[in-house]
Amino acid sequence: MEDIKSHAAAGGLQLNSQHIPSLATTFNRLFAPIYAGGLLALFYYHVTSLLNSTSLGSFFISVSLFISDVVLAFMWATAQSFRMNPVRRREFPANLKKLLKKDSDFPAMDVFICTADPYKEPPMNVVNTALSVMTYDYPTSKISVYVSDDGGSAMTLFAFMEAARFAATWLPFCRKNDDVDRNPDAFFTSNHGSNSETEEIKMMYEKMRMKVENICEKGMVEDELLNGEERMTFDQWTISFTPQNHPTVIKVLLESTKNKDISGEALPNLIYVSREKSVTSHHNFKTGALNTLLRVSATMTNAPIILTLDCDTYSNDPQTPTRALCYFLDPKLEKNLGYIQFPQRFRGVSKHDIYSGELKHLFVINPVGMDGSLGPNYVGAGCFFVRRAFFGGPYSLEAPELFELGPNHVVEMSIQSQEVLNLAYLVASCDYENNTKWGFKLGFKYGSLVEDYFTGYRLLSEGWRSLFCNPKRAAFYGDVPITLLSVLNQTKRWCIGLLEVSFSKYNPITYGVKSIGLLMGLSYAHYASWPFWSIPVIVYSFLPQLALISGTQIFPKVWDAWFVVYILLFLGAYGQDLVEFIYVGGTFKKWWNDQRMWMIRSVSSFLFGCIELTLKSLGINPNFGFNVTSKAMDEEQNKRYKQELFEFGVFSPMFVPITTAAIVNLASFAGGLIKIWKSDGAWEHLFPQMLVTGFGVVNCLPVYGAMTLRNDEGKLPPELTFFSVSLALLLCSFATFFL
Ligand SMILES: O=c1ccn([C@@H]2O[C@H](COP(=O)(O)OP(=O)(O)O[C@H]3O[C@H](CO)[C@@H](O)[C@H](O)[C@H]3O)[C@@H](O)[C@H]2O)c(=O)[nH]1
Ligand SMILES: [Mn+2]
Repeated sequence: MEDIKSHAAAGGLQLNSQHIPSLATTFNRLFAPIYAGGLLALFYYHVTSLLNSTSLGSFFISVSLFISDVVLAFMWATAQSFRMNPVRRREFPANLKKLLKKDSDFPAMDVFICTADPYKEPPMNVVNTALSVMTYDYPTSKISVYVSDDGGSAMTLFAFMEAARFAATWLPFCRKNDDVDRNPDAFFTSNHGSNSETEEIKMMYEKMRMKVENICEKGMVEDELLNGEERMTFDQWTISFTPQNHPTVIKVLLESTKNKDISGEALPNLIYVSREKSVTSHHNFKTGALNTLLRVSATMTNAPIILTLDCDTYSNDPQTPTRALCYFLDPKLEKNLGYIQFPQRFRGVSKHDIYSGELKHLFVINPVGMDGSLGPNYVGAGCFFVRRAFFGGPYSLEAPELFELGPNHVVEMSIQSQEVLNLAYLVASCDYENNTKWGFKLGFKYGSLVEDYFTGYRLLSEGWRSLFCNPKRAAFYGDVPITLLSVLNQTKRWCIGLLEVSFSKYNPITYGVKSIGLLMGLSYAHYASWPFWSIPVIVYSFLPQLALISGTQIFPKVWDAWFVVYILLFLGAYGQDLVEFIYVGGTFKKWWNDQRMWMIRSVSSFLFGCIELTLKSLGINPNFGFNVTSKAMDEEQNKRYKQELFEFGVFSPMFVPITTAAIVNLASFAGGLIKIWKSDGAWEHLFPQMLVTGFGVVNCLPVYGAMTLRNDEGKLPPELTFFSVSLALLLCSFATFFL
């Protein structure tokens, strides 16, 4: 890559540009100290009310409110790191074409696709993801696609065997057509006009799809579908072969130098890898899978550039790798560019995104802010790395135990040669990593269930920087979870992973600020502290309401200047959030749902995440893991999702805080109204609490609907309503005694 860089320098070609949104930045920089002033005033008020508390009850209330506001203020302060220094970028792929004239000028690229469960992640979707990158506008012989199957599923392998055959037709078709939709499913479902060739290929695709879905329904690959050689491959799936316990399976499905498409052009390399699993050795979930792919790909192609994808995140733009090259090959950028993150974007999101699956702050707004410092965090998919970044800092190479796995090794043998395969099998075995630096100094980093967050963080600490590339046309599309429970479980997993980082020696405040500077340290601290949002949200969902029920005033009176401080702080935070959300293309309704889901995640996922991690550290429940989010489509559930109905349906403890809060808020609001109606001056004292409670009620509207009005499978199970009502009654009676 270095020679191309010097070439670019000589030609003076501009490959990218950056722009600082100065108006917004100036506003944010001025607004921050003003808001901070408001916070200081609030804390002055808190301290005085703490000192003046007269009873145990009022002391308890004051302390709770104080702690909640400390957490909120801390989250606000850390979030300012995203606002001080934003950068937007553009790239010019057309100029790159002037630089890279021949196929051999392009650097090779290894694409990693992870899948883990053929039932939650239908093999056909994984295949479509692979096909979407195999058809990149990039020299085919330079692309190698590695599929990691942690589910060790014969069905997934079968699907890929079919895909390898289909690719021979699909690739030349895409080249000729030059349409940007290269995921067959996306292509055929959108309207592309049709001619006889398109129809023919569509038939081929449908045939393949049906064949694959058929075996998935049966749960096995039938013998008569296979030819002799294929049968030998599937013979490895013996009776004792389970997802948790099985030997390594590596199958080269396409080899670029040997396999040609129907027009005679080379096909990309396509390799299926299911690493060895044993119940007795820990496999580190996705992180372990990625490290296996790092090693296996090193033995076969060892490309200097790596793209990581989840099984559902398909490419939506064939120009994407060239966009990444506009940075990797730019001689003006420093040598320490470690990765380029594209935003995660999603298809099939409901009209107003009821579960806030788009997570605009995480995937779009905040990365722009971090890009002005050392760069965005890694979000697990849609990220181009330089391979070298996995082997120590930019100026200090950390050599792996085998030279062949290092970034400087050049592979000269065929990827199907016995020698290469032997090595590939060796490095994919389950105890290969014992007594090596993998996961600690080499590769993706172990120690957190959010391997993406943690790995990106560690790379920046080692001296790498990253970039955020956010072209207009989405580079990738993934699936959003479409039921409330899967959203909550996903966030719970993230929460556990984030807490693991908070409580490790890599805490972003102590270790981070030192190694990556104040702003970046605060950004990472902001995420690491997500779980603590549960504290203020739970307090504000219950305390003012319960106090209202017992008629206790906990906020300043309406006419009090302190009430104005409260209102301004609330409006300031919410208003700024709304503007940012709209600015990146959000709508008011999506934003409303986003703030609601923030609360729901906080009272449920974050709370349960904290509990689970505590239980684990006490040794009570040591075996939590990576619960894979389902990407399989249940027709009925999807219908309800599209109608924007909250999906409950099952009795899950995760729902209890939400439903209980809904009931308490409603009861309290009604109780408050009665109190105000009955006694003349009461509203002055209770109005602020009525405001909080009313806000709670409006946010809970879908819950009331699910409790009472609905009759579909996704409604709240009556047992759950009963349980929550009892719990709410209990809380209310406690409140009347103690508050
Ligand atoms: O043991 C495992 C578990 C999961 N996966 C794969 O990991 C990916 C992400 O899993 P998913 O269930 O989709 O998790 P999400 O929470 O939706 O994913 C987000 O959060 C993860 C970190 O928790 C990141 O790894 C992902 O890239 C990011 O999109 C999927 O392709 C899985 O197949 C494995 O390969 N092995
Ligand atoms: Mn996912």
